[in-house]
Amino acid sequence: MPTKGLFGFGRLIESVLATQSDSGPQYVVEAIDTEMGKDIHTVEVPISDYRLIVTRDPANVQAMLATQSVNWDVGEHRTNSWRPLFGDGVFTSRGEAWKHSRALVRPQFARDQINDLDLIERHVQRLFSAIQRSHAVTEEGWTDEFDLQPLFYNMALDITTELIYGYSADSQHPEGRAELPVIPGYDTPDRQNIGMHMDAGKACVETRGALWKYRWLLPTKKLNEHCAAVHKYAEWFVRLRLQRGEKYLERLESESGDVSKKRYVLLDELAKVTQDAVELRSQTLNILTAGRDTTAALMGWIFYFLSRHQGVFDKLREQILAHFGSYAADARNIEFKDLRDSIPYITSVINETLRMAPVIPLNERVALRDTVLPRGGGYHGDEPILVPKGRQVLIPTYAMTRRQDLWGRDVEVFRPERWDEDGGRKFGFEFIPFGGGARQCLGQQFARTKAAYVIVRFLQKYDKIECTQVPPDTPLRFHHTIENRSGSGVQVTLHEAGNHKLLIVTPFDVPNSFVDSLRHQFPDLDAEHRRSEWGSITPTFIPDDVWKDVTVLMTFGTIPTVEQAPKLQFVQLVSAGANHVLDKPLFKDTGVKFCTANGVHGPQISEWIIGTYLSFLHSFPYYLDNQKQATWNRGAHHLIEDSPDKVVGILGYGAIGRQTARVATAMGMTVHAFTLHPRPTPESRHDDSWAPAGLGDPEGVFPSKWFSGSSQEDLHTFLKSGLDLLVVATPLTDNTKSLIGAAEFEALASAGKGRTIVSNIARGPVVNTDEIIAALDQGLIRGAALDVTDPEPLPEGHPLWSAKNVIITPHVSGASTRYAERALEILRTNLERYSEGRNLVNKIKKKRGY
Ligand code: HEM
Repeated sequence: MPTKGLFGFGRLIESVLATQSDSGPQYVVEAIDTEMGKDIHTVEVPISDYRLIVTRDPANVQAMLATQSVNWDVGEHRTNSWRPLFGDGVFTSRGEAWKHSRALVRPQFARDQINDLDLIERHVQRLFSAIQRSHAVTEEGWTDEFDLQPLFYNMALDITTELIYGYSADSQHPEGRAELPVIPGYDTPDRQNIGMHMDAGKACVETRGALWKYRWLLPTKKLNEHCAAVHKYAEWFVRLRLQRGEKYLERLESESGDVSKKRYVLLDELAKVTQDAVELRSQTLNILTAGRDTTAALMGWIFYFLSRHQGVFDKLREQILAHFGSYAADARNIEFKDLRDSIPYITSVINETLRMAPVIPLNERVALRDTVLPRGGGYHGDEPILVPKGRQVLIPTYAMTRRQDLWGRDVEVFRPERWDEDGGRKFGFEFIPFGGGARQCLGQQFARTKAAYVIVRFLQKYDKIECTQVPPDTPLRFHHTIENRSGSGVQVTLHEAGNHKLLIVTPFDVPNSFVDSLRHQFPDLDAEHRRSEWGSITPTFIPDDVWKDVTVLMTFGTIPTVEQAPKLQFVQLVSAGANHVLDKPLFKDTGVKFCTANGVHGPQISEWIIGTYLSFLHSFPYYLDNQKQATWNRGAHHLIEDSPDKVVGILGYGAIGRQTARVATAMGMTVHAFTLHPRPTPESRHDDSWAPAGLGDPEGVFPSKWFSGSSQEDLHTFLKSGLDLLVVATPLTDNTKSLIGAAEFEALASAGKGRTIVSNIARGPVVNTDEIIAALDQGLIRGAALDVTDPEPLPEGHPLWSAKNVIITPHVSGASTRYAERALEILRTNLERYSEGRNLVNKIKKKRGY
């Protein structure tokens, strides 16, 4: 094994006392690389009167941590340094004491409840609030520049204290701290400063550790103060727990009914096994320190890399949105198992982060007896070496994940894909961010779950992240104190995603496959369907909690108040008409866009029009009457007509009129159209409202004559143009009430008395009821097909029922088994347009009301 005085005692101290500008623990391996060569993996280094072995050989590491772990333990130096701050616990003890500790705490980490996603979610929300509170957002949606790292430390402190003690330090949310019970004679714990005392205490330990056996040279006053504060904090909760006794837990369990649903508190569980106050204090503090900074640093590093690798960020986000949907405040669909298994790329990003920046960059062991490590000796360094009892071995974890011979030529590149190659990379002791063997990290699963959860929520909420450090690519720097010392932290600016929540409230079923296809097509869309009754307009059956995030609503008439749905941006109505929403404050007083389902009725209503019209031409009512009486009577055959060259006049050339024109043209009829405004040019005849593909008349090519105007005279010119069929297809407004009355029937008759069949599929009041009865009785018109009447429903005994030559159906012409399918297709079209920033189809002009 090569031996080299790579770093004098002074240089080692300097590296350990590292400031931002130097290399900290990296110095150890950089020195081996530059002074001895990249292919030397195990060296012995004399420091003052002490000899240290440094190895980055996985075979040696495996022997120390796993296969020969009985011959090794963590160094006394490490345990002695940390003990004053955290006491004797699983992290700071050796030998039999460690075995006892591990046996005590290990069962806790095997429980599913430790991965409490509700708890993590609560603190993630506070992190988001902290970002929103402290960082202004530009008009383009970017936050100002800030360092994410300290926010992760606060969040990790809050999560870990709550998990361990049942009450969070709430460093992110001091004003909302839950009130603590009073313990007579004991001050409530200092939740405000616990983070500071832990950090400062840790810094003292690090500084003293650097002086190794000479640490007594440093004064202990500051360290003692911080240790006392940290102990006092934990002691308070231990005392509370012990005072409450077993009855407390039993009560909690009986109150929550299901024991498995009781909120998990680590201290509660440990106190079932031991009531030793000092032991409880020490074990909980050990876990607090093992769990807090590590996960905070990991999250910092993850976002450090994501902010520098937009491609990875985008790929990860796409997969997250495809699986979990876009950001919704309640995170209801994220489950532990899903986080672990569903998106392997999340695991790859976490692994790659830990490879590039293992948050615990150095580990160590001491030989308990004379022993042998498998490699490092001989000319090629591949023969065993003898390690005498008491010799310390440094394991530079980060250096093993930087070996080109183990990881490939792009070892310095952050590339998560390497973990998916060749059916998924298997790893051994060259990748031990969580340690390995007997003392392997107990919190690995919890740390990975927490990191994955934070990634999912962050990438749901923010669609872009940019690194704002200048220059961005300073060398990576780690530190013993588990922090990122590269450049200036995790300097970023974030862009919040324009996430949407679609609520579909329909009186018909919506297939799950449709909702899923929307989620797939629009990754930022969170979609939910709720069934309503036909005609239902009260918004109260939907909780305010749901309304508050809704940005897009599809409904018949369930319209929330302005306050209920502050984020609502557009409403897609299921109906072609909008009369029932015109007086709603959300329609009248806000800029929320409303769209109709215009076009959804084209095929079925045009068929109804042509069907009833053909009934007249072919005397179907006459023959049906005969059929009911089993009478073979050809009586009316000489009256039967066909359609070529007949003229259909369409009053209101919208979606229904245009499809009617298409069908009528196919039958050889001539089409006359009437619209309010003139359409003199081909362009002006276009219609951009929705129509099923290949149907309708979007170009306006079917009418041979086009009439227009707003006066009665204009209307009469149209009615006098020789119509065999008049289709009333105009919306009901103040101007169209009784639009067709006695004078209009006279106008129709002027081109031939008894020639015209009037077909009303619009709204009853557009045609004057008394006057159409008279026109029918007097034979001014040939007949009437009415799907709508005034009043509606038409009462029993009403004279319209028995008027001459009338076909009445009860407002059903718009019904079709394909209705829902078409309405949903309109919604999809509008979502597409909305997401592309294009004009919505069928948008209601608010002044006009349709
Ligand atoms: C990214 C996050 C984490 C990393 C990288 C990490 C890393 C490590 C490493 C390397 C060790 C082994 C030390 C040795 O070999 O001497 C360890 C031990 C330990 N870790 Fe973690 N850890 C993380 C998170 C956590 C969390 C969240 C918890 C608990 C809530 C935790 C609890 C422990 C405990 C109790 C031990 C001591 C095990 C023993 O000595 O028997 N760790 N961790």
